Amino acid sequence: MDKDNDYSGPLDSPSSTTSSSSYFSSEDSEIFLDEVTPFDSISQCGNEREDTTNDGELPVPVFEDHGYAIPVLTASSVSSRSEISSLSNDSMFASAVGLKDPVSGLNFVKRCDNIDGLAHFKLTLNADRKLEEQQAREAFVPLPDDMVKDPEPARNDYGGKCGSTASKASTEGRSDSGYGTSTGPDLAVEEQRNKDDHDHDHDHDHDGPPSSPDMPEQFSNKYFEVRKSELAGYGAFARLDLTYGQKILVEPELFHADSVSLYDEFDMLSDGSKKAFKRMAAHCPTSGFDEVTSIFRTNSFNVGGGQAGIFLVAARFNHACANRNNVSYKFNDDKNGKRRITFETTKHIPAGTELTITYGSCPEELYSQWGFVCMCGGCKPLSDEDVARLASGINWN
Ligand SMILES: C[S@@+](CC[C@H](N)C(=O)[O-])C[C@H]1O[C@@H](n2cnc3c(N)ncnc32)[C@H](O)[C@@H]1O
Repeated sequence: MDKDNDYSGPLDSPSSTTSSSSYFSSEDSEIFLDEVTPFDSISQCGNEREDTTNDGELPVPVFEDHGYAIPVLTASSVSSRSEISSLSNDSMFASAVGLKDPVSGLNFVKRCDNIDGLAHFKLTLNADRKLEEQQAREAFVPLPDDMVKDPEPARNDYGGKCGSTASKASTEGRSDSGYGTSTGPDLAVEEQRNKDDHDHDHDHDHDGPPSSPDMPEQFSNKYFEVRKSELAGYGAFARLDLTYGQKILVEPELFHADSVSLYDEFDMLSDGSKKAFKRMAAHCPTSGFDEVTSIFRTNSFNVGGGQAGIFLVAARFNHACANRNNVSYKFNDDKNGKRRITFETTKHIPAGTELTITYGSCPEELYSQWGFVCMCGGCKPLSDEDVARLASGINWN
């Protein structure tokens, strides 16, 4: 794609998908199966999938990579994934954590060890739609259609090292790690509910639904808060210990646009939304880009089809390179056809840690495409010579 005509922001997207819901209906929230099973009782079943609920019994998950079906003999409920991580034998399975059945959305750890001739299994079944919906509700951010506050702009208050000129868009999408099912709430209903709650409750105690992002740069929900970052400007920080696979943010897009439609879309925003947009970061703007374009380039996510979307809270997440970032994202359409972005943790994350996503593959790309020098600490920083060399070969406009 012609980069000169590409308005996709730095936050490139995986392909847009709407994932299916879990295929079983157990009332158990998450089901932990810690079974000691003789090897010969493992049924071999090729790579076929079992997609029934076995007449009300627990489903038999199929490991696609090995084709095993795990006999489900006993199960005990746990209420959260953090309980799973606190189990004494968790370390035994640590290397296998992260496997997930892509169809059912089951999180599982397959056969992990062989003790006295017995195979040990531990499975986490993401079985409860109510729990998933509750988590999605807690992570949900309503649109700022009723913004009343007008704080002094804090944008461009950057601690980060500035590149030479404005950020540049990219067409290169990041790969989608994918992450199972999303049985999110009816967002129209949730949006109204959250808005109503927000109207009556500004205390941010997070026992209830999340606050409205009337000030995205101060947003917080149960899982994270946006605040000043030593990395650059604002960032998002874990408010509690987060486990792998935790859904932390579900946010509808404010708008999406391309180079042709950007100003029409911007003009259609409410005054409050325009103000929120204009308080966003614009890294190293130059005379070559006006304010709206510069902010759009700095903060938009590539949502495919030559379009880039603005998500006010999601845009506050800074970048970290491969070994450092701890959150992945994907896009879904809700029942009303409105795109939303969902962020999910990819690691266990201690409280207080900055939450980061990936914008690109390496510091050179980050600088060449978007004009900032990565300070994530997980990569080899660009030297002044590197920056000079890269800058000399870049036509930012
Ligand atoms: C989408 S914004 C991220 C949120 C931003 N820090 C804020 O205050 O709203 C992207 C900008 O954040 C800064 N940034 C993000 N990750 C960074 C990193 N690893 N190192 C340096 N600057 C970073 C860059 O200036 C980039 O243009």
